[in-house]
Parts: sequence; structure tokens; C-alpha cells
Amino acid sequence: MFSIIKRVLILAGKFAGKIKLAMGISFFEALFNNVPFFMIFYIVSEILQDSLDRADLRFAMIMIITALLVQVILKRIIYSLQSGSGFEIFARERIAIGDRLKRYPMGYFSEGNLGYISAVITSDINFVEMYVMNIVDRVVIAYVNAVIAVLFLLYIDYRLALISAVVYLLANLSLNKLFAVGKLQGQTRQNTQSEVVTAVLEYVRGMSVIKSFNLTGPKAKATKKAFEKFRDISIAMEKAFVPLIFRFESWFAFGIALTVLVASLAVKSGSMLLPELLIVLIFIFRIYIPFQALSGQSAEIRLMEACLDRYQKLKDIEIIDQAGQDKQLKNYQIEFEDVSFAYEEHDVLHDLTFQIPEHSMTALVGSSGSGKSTIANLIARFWDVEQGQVKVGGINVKELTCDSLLQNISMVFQNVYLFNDTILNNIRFGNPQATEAEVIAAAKKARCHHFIQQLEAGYQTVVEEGGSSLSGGEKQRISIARAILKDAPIILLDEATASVDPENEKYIQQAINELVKDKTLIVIAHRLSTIKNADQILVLEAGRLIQQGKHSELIKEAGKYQDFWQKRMNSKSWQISHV
Ligand SMILES: Nc1ncnc2c1ncn2[C@@H]1O[C@H](COP(=O)(O)OP(=O)(O)OP(=O)(O)O)[C@@H](O)[C@H]1O
Repeated sequence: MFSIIKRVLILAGKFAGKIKLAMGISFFEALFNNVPFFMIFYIVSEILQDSLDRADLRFAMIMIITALLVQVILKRIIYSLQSGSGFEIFARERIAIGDRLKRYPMGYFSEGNLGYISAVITSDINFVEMYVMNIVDRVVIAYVNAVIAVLFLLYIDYRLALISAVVYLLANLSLNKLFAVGKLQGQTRQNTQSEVVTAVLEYVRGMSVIKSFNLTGPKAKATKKAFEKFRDISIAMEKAFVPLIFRFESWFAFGIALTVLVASLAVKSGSMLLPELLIVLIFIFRIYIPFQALSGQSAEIRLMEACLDRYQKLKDIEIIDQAGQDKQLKNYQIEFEDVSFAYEEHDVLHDLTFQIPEHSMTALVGSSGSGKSTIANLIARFWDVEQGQVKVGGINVKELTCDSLLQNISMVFQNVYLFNDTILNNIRFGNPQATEAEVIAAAKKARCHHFIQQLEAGYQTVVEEGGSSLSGGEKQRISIARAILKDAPIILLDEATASVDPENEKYIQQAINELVKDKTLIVIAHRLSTIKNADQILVLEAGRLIQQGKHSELIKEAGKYQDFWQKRMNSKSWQISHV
């Protein structure tokens, strides 16, 4: 039970002091909350002793009103300390986890994890943020009231105090059991919720494929199945709790019955006064309420524990550049030394050794799946190699932080992702400090200024998430404008294979020419002109480097490159002859 408070305090960091202060004030608030009952006890005692006078009534009234006023003030202070801290803590946590995610290996972002990541950052954290302070408050109040109740009963009769202490002890054990079971069930429920998010994300993102292949039925079925599983687990979870909650509640019923019995016998035997019995009767029906209410909160507490566990699990993923340092690169030469690499069990690259001199253009050529994109991913350290070294500027990329490496690299890939923001901000993503004039200058170089101006709100036009409101060619030019603005010395470029209209292709080519001036350029090349102009060509086959050189040299060697070139020339003349 207290573990939740402990975890919140650890999570709170510098706000822990405020939360502890709020808990301390809650203690006094709970004390003042009991003042009216002590006053009733006082008045009834006075009546039965026939000594009640105006002064007693005035005293009781003043005490009750003062206690209420103090309670209101304390509640306000507690609320402002807690709610302020709660929102601050989770705003900070969201920013922190966003920063950490950037430094996780790309393999972590596999499809299966996307639903998990989304569910943790949205629903799990939201849930904790909404309820955590309220729950901390309830737990503190419940336990403070328990102590007050035992002390008060001790004042009246030690036997009643003993009964109440035993009831609290047994109820606490039941509650712990409830939480232990709840934590497990809560984890299953939240994991199933991640599966639901994954299914929904897949369904929505694949909508165009689903529609075009008329697959609405099977995919909708998978999503429905995920929803049904979530429903079943939620129901099963509630069912598992019914007997546990019943046991928890029974201790209080048992405690009340025993207290009434013992108190009545005590009055009969003369060891307790009648006013004391009366007050015990009034009191006994309310002392257990705050503690009993914890079973009502148990659903939230157990889910919260599960949410915090899942969040911790997300935070505990080892970041890729843990041992990296912020270093300034002195040059931009890239080297692969005996590099072998596998995605999990799947071997992809084998003993690759090559150099890419700075300010040169290297074309990666090879059939689909030969490992071209993987080479680009390793240069950007999206994954780490298990064998060999990837060096940039003479430094092993493992010695660099992702930030200090990636500030030197721009990537222009085929699958351009645009954020649901203005075009201006989408381009500015390349350099957040850039002025509007600099953004426009970059857009002009990337040959997108003209079409942006034609849009209704120009640079302020909001792009739909993913950029679906723009054509493929337009998105690609915007991504080139981003890269121009970033002005990184190393460019990783994946030339488009998808056919764009000749006009768009011309503009994209012009934009790329602006981007790559004086840069170290690694291009996954598809256009024959790019390949021909490259300073060096690396020919890959099944993850091995089988040829290396300039076009003029390779074209003379019998081998893969010559075949490839011949085939591409034939298909080009074939295309031209059929236009
Ligand atoms: N994230 C990944 N997880 C597991 N396997 C992967 C991953 N990315 C690529 N692969 C596999 O690694 C191999 C090399 O892929 P890569 O994308 O590097 O090839 P490529 O030469 O760029 O292909 P293409 O020209 O089709 O883009 C392929 O067999 C591919 O299936």
C-alpha cells in the first residue's frame, strides 16, 4: 500500500518535498476532521453528568466552526501543493521520456512495441496523472484516521482499542493481498490495452490497403477480437476481486459487532459509562469508513501500480548512447572496418570494409535486400554493430552521443514523414532557430517555394499528420528543404524509386543538387546519372561488398555491376521506345 506513495515520491524528484508537505498537512486535516465527534462526545458526557451549561455549548460550537474553517484552509493548501506538483511531475516525465525515446535503438520501435509505447505515454501516464495525488491523499487520511481511532478507543477502554487495532491489522493484510492480486491483473489488463492500441493503429494506418484489397472484414475482426479480449480481461479482473473485497469488508463488520458487544457488556458490568457507550456507538460506524474506502480505490491503486510498472519498463530500456560523449567531429570521412550486422537473428551485412572520403559522393548499388539502407542506418547509429567498427571523422560512432553524431547528418528518405503542423514549422524542424526568411530561402533552394505559395495559407498551411495532404514529390521537396536548412556536412540520401512525374522529378533533382553541394554524400542510388557521376560506387550483394570503384572502371569489369548497368540501360531504352 505504501509502496505507491514511495514510488510517487521517487518519481516526484524535486517535487517530493511539496508532496511530503501536503501529506503532513493531510495528517492535521484528518485530526481536525474528527473535532466535531470529539465535541459530541464532550456534550453528551456533560448532559449525562447533568453539568452542561452555556459555556460548554459555546466552547463546542467555537471548536466545531474553527475546525471546519481550518479544514477548508488546509484542504486548499493540500490541493494546490498536490495538483501543481502532479501536473509538473508528469509534464517533466513526458518531456524526459520523449528525449529518451530518441536514444533507443530503432529495433525497439518495432510494430509490436508501438502500441505499448503509445498506450504508456498516453493512457497510462494520463491515468496516473489524474488520480495519483487523490490516491496519495486518501491513503494518508485512511491511515491517520486509523491511528486516531485506536488512540480514541484507548482513551475510552483498552479492550475496544485492541479490537480496533486487530481489525485494522487484519484488514490491512487483506488489502495487501488485494493489491498483490490486483497488480498482476492490472498488468495483464494494461498489456491487453496495448494490444488494442496496436490493433487500432494498424487498422487505421493500413486503411488504404484494407480498402483497396477489400479486406475490411478480416482486419476489423482482428480489431474486434482485441476489444473483446480487453472486455473479457476487465470482467475477469472484477470477478477475481469480489471474494477479496468481501473478506476485506467482513473484518469491519466483525469489528463493529465485537466492539458493540464488548462495550455493552462493559456498561453492564459497570466498567464503562453510558455516554461512553453512546459515543462508541456513534463513532464505531464512522471510524472505519476512510479505511474501508480504500477497497473502492483499490481498482485505481492497482491499475496505477501496473501503469507505473509499465512506465518504468519503458524508461528502463537501455539507451543506445549510454557510453557516448559529446564530441566535435574534425572531419567527415566515414569508415566501415570489418562490419558485420544482424537484425536480431537475421544476418544482413558481412565483413564490410570501405571508406567514404569527405566531400565525396558514394553511390550504394545492389538488388533489393542487399543491405543498402542498413548501411545508412548504421552510419546514423540507428542500430549498433556487433562486429567491426563504423567510424565518422575517425571516431567510432559508439563513442559519440546520438545528438553529437546526428547533428552532422541529414537524412532524406523516400518515406517522408511530415508532422501535423504548419509547413513553416515542418521545414524549421531542420533547424529550430532558423528565421522565417531562412526557412523561405531553404524552400526556394529545394524548389518548393512556388507550390507552397499557391496553397491557401502559404507557409502557415497546416499539413495533415504524415503529410497525406501533399503529393509524394512535394513531401520529398519539403524534406529536402528541411535538410538544406539543417546544413549538415553528411547527407544520407535514398533516391526515389517510385515514379514521379517528369516535372516533379526535375524539381527534386534540382533540390538535391542544392542540398549536396560540398557535402559528404552517401546515396542509395537508383538513377543512372547519379551512379555515373559518383566518386565511388559500392556494389552490394547479399550484404557483401562485391565491387568498388568509379563507373568508368566498373563498367569495364565483367561482373554484377556490368550486368546491372546493361539491364538498366535495356529497360530504359525499352521504356523510351514504348512511350
Ligand atoms: N528493421 C528490420 N528488422 C529486421 N530485418 C530488417 C529490418 N530492416 C531490413 N531488414 C532486412 O535486412 C535486409 C537488408 O535490408 P535493407 O533495407 O538494408 O536492404 P536494401 O538493399 O536497402 O533494400 P531495398 O533496395 O529494397 O530498400 C533485408 O533482408 C530486410 O528484410
